[in-house]
Amino acid sequence: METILQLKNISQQFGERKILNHIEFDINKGEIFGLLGPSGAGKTTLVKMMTGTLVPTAGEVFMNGEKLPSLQQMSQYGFMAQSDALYQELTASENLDFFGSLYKMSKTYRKQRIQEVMEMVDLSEHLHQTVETYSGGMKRRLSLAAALIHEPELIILDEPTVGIDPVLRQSIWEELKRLKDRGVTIVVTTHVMDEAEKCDRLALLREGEVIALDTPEQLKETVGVSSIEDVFLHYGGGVR
Ligand SMILES: Nc1ncnc2c1ncn2[C@@H]1O[C@H](COP(=O)(O)OP(=O)(O)OP(=O)(O)O)[C@@H](O)[C@H]1O
Repeated sequence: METILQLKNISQQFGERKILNHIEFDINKGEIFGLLGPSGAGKTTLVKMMTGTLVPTAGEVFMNGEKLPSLQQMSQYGFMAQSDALYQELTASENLDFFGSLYKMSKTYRKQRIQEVMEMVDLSEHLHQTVETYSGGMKRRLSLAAALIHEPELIILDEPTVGIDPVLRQSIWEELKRLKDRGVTIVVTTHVMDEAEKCDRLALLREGEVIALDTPEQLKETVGVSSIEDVFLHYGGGVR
């Protein structure tokens, strides 16, 4: 199996405080990889290192065999942060056009992709509306569209469905599955159990350590329980 991301013995500390300890795993091309853990476990810190925006105190991250941070590799992924980085006073179309220009996409290609990604997230009818008139859920979906504008081979989503109702959450997951079917690799952080179940593989993170990593089915089978929540409890930690 081909790997897209390799985390080699990653540790991170801020001052004296150790946030992540000796994290080591690979992410395969075309999989949906979940990072599940309670608030403060280090999920956001870890995904920042996967994108090269934060350099680990120790260890190395490689994307497509190239050590991060790398400008070349940084144009290959899309990142959706926890809070939406959208310009409120601009329309959805203007926002996406701006993000597209950051990736140096041509005007014609931007125009085409804006139509495509807005369709994907079911916002085509609201293309020319300013973002300030959007609901919270619409903003999240527009952020997802922005992360996808340049057709990245890897997308990293930090709690993409926080504050989103179950129906929309479902539609975002359907979109993620469609992307996966097209060969896109997806890394997603969550603390929602039913989302964790939808991942191909899952790393359980607690206090800066990976306490287990496998497919959801295998994690449950190994421990002999029927839910991921119980797997977490088995390893000595709740999820909230
Ligand atoms: N720049 C920083 N300086 C100092 N401490 C930090 C910094 N960034 C994160 N931390 C600490 O690192 C720990 C892990 O934070 P992180 O945001 O990675 O957790 P998380 O699992 O993503 O949590 P959440 O689900 O709440 O976002 C927290 O205790 C946080 O306070």
